[in-house]
Amino acid sequence: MASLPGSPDNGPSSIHTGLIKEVYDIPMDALIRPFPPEVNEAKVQSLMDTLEDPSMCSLVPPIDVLWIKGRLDGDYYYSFGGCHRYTAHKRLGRKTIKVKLVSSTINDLKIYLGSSTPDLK
Ligand SMILES: Nc1ncnc2c1ncn2[C@@H]1O[C@H](COP(=O)(O)OP(=O)(O)OP(=O)(O)O)[C@@H](O)[C@H]1O
Repeated sequence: MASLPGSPDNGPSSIHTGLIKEVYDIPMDALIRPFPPEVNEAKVQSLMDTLEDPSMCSLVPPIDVLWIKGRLDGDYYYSFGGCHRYTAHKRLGRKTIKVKLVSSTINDLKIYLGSSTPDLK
């Protein structure tokens, strides 16, 4: 995984990624989000305020991202949760977002997308 900018560091975790220590800054436009986020506007605004406050922004944990290798070795970064954090970053015009990468397979993706799962190359 050579092309991701940023250096690993530690931070708060979800139940899914508690054992994963590395956090990466990944470009927002590298994320594939198949489902549009449904958000509570007040929570998004609160997260935006927190992210903009240098003394508070570390309270926003990285989002979990499924990292999937395509059959021709392509890298795909699928994001399903973290809707409020993703939306807050989007509205702030952030170019990157902190993530924990969960190494995953096409079969994992099928759990989310079923027969709509694309042929990843
Ligand atoms: N001002 C804030 N408002 C809401 N959450 C905050 C704030 N500051 C830090 N956080 C942290 O950000 C995380 C938000 O996660 P939460 O599950 O509420 O939303 P999400 O995962 O971004 O969206 P969703 O659960 O809808 O997919 C929590 O860990 C919370 O503690």
